[in-house]
Amino acid sequence: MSEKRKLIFIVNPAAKNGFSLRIWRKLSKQLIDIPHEVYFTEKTNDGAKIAKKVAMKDSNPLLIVAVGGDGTIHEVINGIINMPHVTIAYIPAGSGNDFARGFSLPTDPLKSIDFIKSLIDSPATLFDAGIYTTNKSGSGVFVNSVGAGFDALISMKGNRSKAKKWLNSISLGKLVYTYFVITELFRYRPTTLTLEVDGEKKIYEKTWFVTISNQQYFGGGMKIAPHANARDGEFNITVVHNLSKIKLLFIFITVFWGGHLKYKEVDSYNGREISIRFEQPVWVHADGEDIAETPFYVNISPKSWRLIQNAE
Ligand SMILES: Nc1ncnc2c1ncn2[C@@H]1O[C@H](COP(=O)(O)OP(=O)(O)OP(=O)(O)O)[C@@H](O)[C@H]1O
Repeated sequence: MSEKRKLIFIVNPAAKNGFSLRIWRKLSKQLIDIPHEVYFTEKTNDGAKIAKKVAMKDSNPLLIVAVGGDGTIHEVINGIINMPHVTIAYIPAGSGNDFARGFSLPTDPLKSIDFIKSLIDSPATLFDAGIYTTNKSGSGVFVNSVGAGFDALISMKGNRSKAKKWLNSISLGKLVYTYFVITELFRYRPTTLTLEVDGEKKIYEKTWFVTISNQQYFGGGMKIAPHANARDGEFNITVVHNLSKIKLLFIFITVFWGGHLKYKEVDSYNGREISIRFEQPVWVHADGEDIAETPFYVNISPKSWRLIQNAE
Protein backbone atom coordinates (compact mmCIF):
# COMPACT_ATOMS: atom_id res chain seq x y z
CA MET A 1 0.00 0.00 0.00
CA SER A 2 1.30 3.45 -0.92
CA GLU A 3 1.37 6.22 1.76
CA LYS A 4 2.31 9.93 1.83
CA ARG A 5 5.45 10.21 3.94
CA LYS A 6 7.12 13.18 5.62
CA LEU A 7 10.81 13.30 4.59
CA ILE A 8 13.45 13.57 7.32
CA PHE A 9 17.24 13.40 6.92
CA ILE A 10 19.65 12.47 9.71
CA VAL A 11 23.17 13.36 8.58
CA ASN A 12 26.41 12.31 10.28
CA PRO A 13 28.73 15.08 9.04
CA ALA A 14 31.78 13.25 10.38
CA ALA A 15 31.35 9.93 8.51
CA LYS A 16 34.33 9.01 6.33
CA ASN A 17 36.25 11.96 7.70
CA GLY A 18 33.80 14.64 6.49
CA PHE A 19 33.01 13.07 3.09
CA SER A 20 29.41 12.66 4.30
CA LEU A 21 29.01 16.41 4.86
CA ARG A 22 30.44 17.20 1.43
CA ILE A 23 28.00 14.73 -0.14
CA TRP A 24 25.11 16.20 1.85
CA ARG A 25 25.91 19.72 0.61
CA LYS A 26 25.66 18.48 -3.00
CA LEU A 27 22.51 16.43 -2.39
CA SER A 28 20.66 19.18 -0.51
CA LYS A 29 20.74 21.32 -3.68
CA GLN A 30 18.59 18.63 -5.34
CA LEU A 31 16.02 18.87 -2.54
CA ILE A 32 15.17 22.55 -2.80
CA ASP A 33 11.63 21.92 -4.12
CA ILE A 34 10.86 18.98 -1.78
CA PRO A 35 9.65 19.69 1.79
CA HIS A 36 11.99 18.01 4.30
CA GLU A 37 13.64 18.36 7.72
CA VAL A 38 17.37 17.87 8.40
CA TYR A 39 19.13 16.93 11.64
CA PHE A 40 22.90 16.65 12.10
CA THR A 41 24.47 14.25 14.59
CA GLU A 42 27.15 15.71 16.87
CA LYS A 43 28.45 12.65 18.69
CA THR A 44 28.08 8.89 19.15
CA ASN A 45 24.50 7.67 19.57
CA ASP A 46 22.90 10.94 18.40
CA GLY A 47 21.54 9.05 15.36
CA ALA A 48 19.44 6.80 17.63
CA LYS A 49 18.33 9.65 19.90
CA ILE A 50 17.29 11.95 17.04
CA ALA A 51 15.47 9.17 15.15
CA LYS A 52 13.58 8.12 18.27
CA LYS A 53 12.62 11.69 19.20
CA VAL A 54 11.39 12.53 15.68
CA ALA A 55 9.41 9.28 15.45
CA MET A 56 7.85 9.62 18.91
CA LYS A 57 6.55 13.13 18.30
CA ASP A 58 4.88 12.39 14.93
CA SER A 59 2.68 9.33 14.38
CA ASN A 60 2.12 10.12 10.68
CA PRO A 61 4.07 8.11 8.07
CA LEU A 62 7.73 9.19 8.10
CA LEU A 63 10.62 8.44 5.77
CA ILE A 64 13.83 8.82 7.79
CA VAL A 65 16.91 8.91 5.56
CA ALA A 66 20.24 8.18 7.25
CA VAL A 67 23.25 9.85 5.59
CA GLY A 68 26.60 8.40 6.72
CA GLY A 69 28.27 5.05 7.19
CA ASP A 70 27.28 1.73 8.70
CA GLY A 71 27.56 3.24 12.19
CA THR A 72 25.02 5.93 11.32
CA ILE A 73 22.39 3.57 9.87
CA HIS A 74 23.01 1.25 12.85
CA GLU A 75 22.18 4.09 15.25
CA VAL A 76 19.12 5.31 13.31
CA ILE A 77 17.55 1.83 13.17
CA ASN A 78 18.23 1.44 16.91
CA GLY A 79 16.01 4.51 17.41
CA ILE A 80 12.99 3.33 15.37
CA ILE A 81 12.82 -0.45 15.75
CA ASN A 82 9.23 -1.76 15.92
CA MET A 83 7.72 1.61 14.89
CA PRO A 84 5.42 0.76 11.97
CA HIS A 85 4.82 4.40 10.91
CA VAL A 86 8.56 4.82 10.19
CA THR A 87 10.26 3.76 6.96
CA ILE A 88 14.03 3.98 6.49
CA ALA A 89 16.09 4.99 3.48
CA TYR A 90 19.86 5.30 3.29
CA ILE A 91 22.50 7.39 1.55
CA PRO A 92 25.84 5.59 1.84
CA ALA A 93 28.53 8.12 2.75
CA GLY A 94 30.79 6.10 5.06
CA SER A 95 33.92 4.06 4.52
CA GLY A 96 32.51 0.52 4.73
CA ASN A 97 29.06 0.56 3.07
CA ASP A 98 28.17 -3.02 4.03
CA PHE A 99 24.58 -1.99 4.72
CA ALA A 100 24.09 -0.70 1.16
CA ARG A 101 25.69 -3.86 -0.26
CA GLY A 102 23.76 -6.26 1.95
CA PHE A 103 20.36 -4.64 1.40
CA SER A 104 20.82 -4.17 -2.39
CA LEU A 105 20.83 -0.35 -2.30
CA PRO A 106 22.73 2.01 -4.61
CA THR A 107 26.30 2.36 -3.30
CA ASP A 108 26.91 5.69 -5.07
CA PRO A 109 25.56 8.43 -2.75
CA LEU A 110 24.89 10.83 -5.61
CA LYS A 111 22.67 8.23 -7.31
CA SER A 112 20.86 7.42 -4.04
CA ILE A 113 18.99 10.71 -3.93
CA ASP A 114 17.25 10.04 -7.28
CA PHE A 115 16.44 6.53 -6.05
CA ILE A 116 14.91 7.92 -2.84
CA LYS A 117 13.03 10.72 -4.62
CA SER A 118 11.47 8.24 -7.05
CA LEU A 119 10.38 5.88 -4.25
CA ILE A 120 9.49 8.29 -1.44
CA ASP A 121 5.87 7.13 -1.16
CA SER A 122 6.20 3.60 -2.51
CA PRO A 123 5.64 0.40 -0.45
CA ALA A 124 8.48 -0.53 1.91
CA THR A 125 9.98 -3.96 2.60
CA LEU A 126 9.95 -5.38 6.14
CA PHE A 127 13.28 -6.75 7.41
CA ASP A 128 14.55 -8.68 10.42
CA ALA A 129 16.91 -7.17 12.98
CA GLY A 130 19.05 -8.79 15.65
CA ILE A 131 18.90 -7.90 19.34
CA TYR A 132 22.10 -8.32 21.38
CA THR A 133 22.23 -8.37 25.17
CA THR A 134 25.49 -8.05 27.08
CA ASN A 135 26.23 -8.28 30.78
CA LYS A 136 27.82 -4.85 31.07
CA SER A 137 26.49 -2.55 28.32
CA GLY A 138 22.84 -3.59 28.10
CA SER A 139 21.10 -4.41 24.86
CA GLY A 140 20.77 -2.98 21.35
CA VAL A 141 19.78 -3.63 17.77
CA PHE A 142 21.94 -4.68 14.80
CA VAL A 143 21.07 -5.04 11.13
CA ASN A 144 24.29 -6.27 9.49
CA SER A 145 26.05 -8.56 11.98
CA VAL A 146 27.54 -8.99 15.43
CA GLY A 147 30.87 -10.68 15.90
CA ALA A 148 33.18 -11.71 18.71
CA GLY A 149 36.91 -12.45 18.66
CA PHE A 150 39.53 -11.54 16.11
CA ASP A 151 37.17 -9.65 13.74
CA ALA A 152 35.84 -7.47 16.58
CA LEU A 153 39.40 -6.77 17.74
CA ILE A 154 40.35 -5.57 14.22
CA SER A 155 37.17 -3.49 14.02
CA MET A 156 37.94 -1.88 17.41
CA LYS A 157 41.57 -1.15 16.45
CA GLY A 158 40.45 0.33 13.10
CA ASN A 159 37.72 2.50 14.67
CA ARG A 160 40.21 3.96 17.15
CA SER A 161 43.05 4.44 14.68
CA LYS A 162 44.16 7.97 13.83
CA ALA A 163 45.60 6.66 10.55
CA LYS A 164 42.05 5.68 9.41
CA LYS A 165 41.01 9.35 9.43
CA TRP A 166 43.94 10.36 7.30
CA LEU A 167 43.61 7.38 4.93
CA ASN A 168 39.85 8.03 4.58
CA SER A 169 40.69 11.49 3.27
CA ILE A 170 42.43 9.80 0.33
CA SER A 171 39.78 7.02 0.11
CA LEU A 172 42.14 4.34 1.44
CA GLY A 173 40.56 3.92 4.90
CA LYS A 174 40.13 0.15 4.39
CA LEU A 175 43.93 -0.30 4.37
CA VAL A 176 43.90 0.27 8.14
CA TYR A 177 41.97 -2.96 8.67
CA THR A 178 44.35 -4.94 6.44
CA TYR A 179 47.26 -3.52 8.45
CA PHE A 180 45.70 -4.62 11.77
CA VAL A 181 44.76 -8.07 10.41
CA ILE A 182 48.43 -8.68 9.63
CA THR A 183 49.91 -7.21 12.83
CA GLU A 184 47.32 -8.62 15.27
CA LEU A 185 47.44 -12.06 13.64
CA PHE A 186 50.79 -12.70 15.28
CA ARG A 187 49.60 -11.68 18.77
CA TYR A 188 46.10 -13.15 18.89
CA ARG A 189 45.51 -16.32 20.91
CA PRO A 190 42.41 -18.26 19.70
CA THR A 191 40.42 -19.71 22.62
CA THR A 192 37.56 -22.12 23.25
CA LEU A 193 34.12 -20.92 22.18
CA THR A 194 30.90 -22.27 23.66
CA LEU A 195 27.82 -21.49 21.61
CA GLU A 196 24.28 -22.38 22.46
CA VAL A 197 22.18 -22.22 19.28
CA ASP A 198 18.41 -22.70 19.71
CA GLY A 199 19.06 -24.86 22.77
CA GLU A 200 21.88 -26.94 21.26
CA LYS A 201 25.37 -26.60 22.77
CA LYS A 202 28.39 -26.44 20.41
CA ILE A 203 32.00 -26.25 21.56
CA TYR A 204 34.83 -25.08 19.27
CA GLU A 205 38.47 -25.16 20.30
CA LYS A 206 41.01 -22.52 19.21
CA THR A 207 38.34 -20.21 17.79
CA TRP A 208 39.41 -17.07 15.94
CA PHE A 209 35.97 -15.53 15.69
CA VAL A 210 32.25 -16.09 15.43
CA THR A 211 30.00 -13.84 13.33
CA ILE A 212 26.22 -13.80 13.54
CA SER A 213 24.90 -12.28 10.32
CA ASN A 214 21.57 -10.82 9.32
CA GLN A 215 22.85 -10.04 5.82
CA GLN A 216 25.79 -11.30 3.73
CA TYR A 217 28.51 -8.63 4.06
CA PHE A 218 30.82 -7.35 6.80
CA GLY A 219 34.23 -5.67 7.12
CA GLY A 220 33.79 -3.40 4.08
CA GLY A 221 32.72 -5.85 1.38
CA MET A 222 33.66 -9.31 2.68
CA LYS A 223 30.98 -11.91 1.88
CA ILE A 224 31.17 -13.59 5.29
CA ALA A 225 27.66 -15.13 5.17
CA PRO A 226 26.62 -15.94 1.58
CA HIS A 227 23.52 -17.78 2.89
CA ALA A 228 22.27 -14.97 5.18
CA ASN A 229 18.87 -13.55 4.28
CA ALA A 230 17.50 -10.59 6.26
CA ARG A 231 13.90 -11.65 5.59
CA ASP A 232 13.97 -15.34 6.62
CA GLY A 233 13.57 -14.92 10.41
CA GLU A 234 17.00 -16.48 11.09
CA PHE A 235 20.65 -15.52 11.45
CA ASN A 236 23.50 -17.17 9.61
CA ILE A 237 26.32 -18.13 11.98
CA THR A 238 29.97 -18.42 10.87
CA VAL A 239 32.64 -19.92 13.15
CA VAL A 240 36.33 -19.87 12.14
CA HIS A 241 38.35 -22.24 14.33
CA ASN A 242 41.31 -24.58 14.61
CA LEU A 243 43.50 -23.21 11.84
CA SER A 244 47.04 -21.88 11.51
CA LYS A 245 47.82 -18.18 11.10
CA ILE A 246 48.99 -18.71 7.54
CA LYS A 247 45.79 -20.55 6.61
CA LEU A 248 43.71 -17.84 8.30
CA LEU A 249 45.38 -15.22 6.09
CA PHE A 250 44.67 -17.34 3.03
CA ILE A 251 41.04 -17.89 4.02
CA PHE A 252 40.71 -14.14 4.79
CA ILE A 253 41.31 -13.44 1.09
CA THR A 254 38.68 -15.99 -0.01
CA VAL A 255 36.01 -14.29 2.15
CA PHE A 256 35.72 -11.47 -0.42
CA TRP A 257 33.88 -13.88 -2.77
CA GLY A 258 32.45 -16.24 -0.12
CA GLY A 259 34.98 -19.01 -0.92
CA HIS A 260 35.78 -19.63 2.77
CA LEU A 261 32.78 -21.90 3.34
CA LYS A 262 34.42 -24.88 1.64
CA TYR A 263 37.14 -25.16 4.33
CA LYS A 264 36.59 -27.62 7.21
CA GLU A 265 37.76 -24.97 9.71
CA VAL A 266 34.80 -22.74 8.78
CA ASP A 267 31.44 -23.86 10.16
CA SER A 268 28.23 -22.19 8.95
CA TYR A 269 24.57 -22.77 9.79
CA ASN A 270 21.38 -20.90 10.74
CA GLY A 271 19.87 -20.09 14.15
CA ARG A 272 17.49 -17.74 15.96
CA GLU A 273 18.63 -17.60 19.61
CA ILE A 274 22.34 -17.78 20.35
CA SER A 275 24.45 -17.39 23.48
CA ILE A 276 28.18 -16.76 22.96
CA ARG A 277 30.86 -17.37 25.56
CA PHE A 278 34.65 -17.59 25.14
CA GLU A 279 37.04 -19.11 27.68
CA GLN A 280 38.54 -15.60 28.11
CA PRO A 281 36.46 -12.44 27.42
CA VAL A 282 36.98 -11.19 23.83
CA TRP A 283 35.83 -8.04 21.99
CA VAL A 284 32.33 -7.82 20.52
CA HIS A 285 31.17 -5.55 17.68
CA ALA A 286 27.66 -4.81 16.45
CA ASP A 287 27.51 -3.54 12.83
CA GLY A 288 31.21 -2.67 13.17
CA GLU A 289 30.70 -0.52 16.32
CA ASP A 290 32.55 -1.63 19.50
CA ILE A 291 29.98 -2.60 22.11
CA ALA A 292 31.31 -4.88 24.83
CA GLU A 293 33.15 -8.05 25.69
CA THR A 294 31.81 -11.60 25.75
CA PRO A 295 29.64 -13.26 27.03
CA PHE A 296 26.57 -12.01 25.20
CA TYR A 297 23.25 -13.23 23.89
CA VAL A 298 21.56 -12.65 20.53
CA ASN A 299 18.03 -13.19 19.31
CA ILE A 300 16.17 -12.36 16.11
CA SER A 301 13.44 -9.74 15.86
CA PRO A 302 11.61 -10.76 12.66
CA LYS A 303 10.19 -8.12 10.30
CA SER A 304 10.74 -5.30 12.80
CA TRP A 305 11.73 -2.36 10.53
CA ARG A 306 10.86 -1.09 7.07
CA LEU A 307 13.20 -0.06 4.25
CA ILE A 308 12.73 1.61 0.88
CA GLN A 309 14.62 -0.99 -1.10
CA ASN A 310 13.68 -1.23 -4.76
CA ALA A 311 10.91 -0.58 -7.25
CA GLU A 312 9.39 -4.07 -7.19
N1 LIG B 1 29.28 15.00 14.56
C1 LIG B 1 30.00 13.91 14.85
N2 LIG B 1 31.32 14.00 15.13
C2 LIG B 1 32.06 12.89 15.38
N3 LIG B 1 31.57 11.62 15.39
C3 LIG B 1 30.25 11.48 15.11
C4 LIG B 1 29.40 12.59 14.84
N4 LIG B 1 28.16 12.13 14.59
C5 LIG B 1 28.21 10.77 14.73
N5 LIG B 1 29.46 10.37 15.03
C6 LIG B 1 29.98 8.99 15.17
O1 LIG B 1 30.75 8.71 14.02
C7 LIG B 1 31.00 7.31 14.00
C8 LIG B 1 31.29 6.78 12.61
O2 LIG B 1 30.18 6.95 11.80
P1 LIG B 1 29.91 5.98 10.57
O3 LIG B 1 30.12 4.55 10.96
O4 LIG B 1 28.59 6.35 10.01
O5 LIG B 1 31.04 6.41 9.53
P2 LIG B 1 32.33 5.63 9.03
O6 LIG B 1 33.05 5.02 10.18
O7 LIG B 1 33.08 6.58 8.16
O8 LIG B 1 31.70 4.54 8.08
P3 LIG B 1 31.67 2.90 8.15
O9 LIG B 1 31.12 2.51 9.49
O10 LIG B 1 30.74 2.55 7.02
O11 LIG B 1 33.08 2.47 7.94
C9 LIG B 1 29.78 6.69 14.64
O12 LIG B 1 30.20 5.93 15.77
C10 LIG B 1 28.95 7.88 15.09
O13 LIG B 1 28.33 7.71 16.32
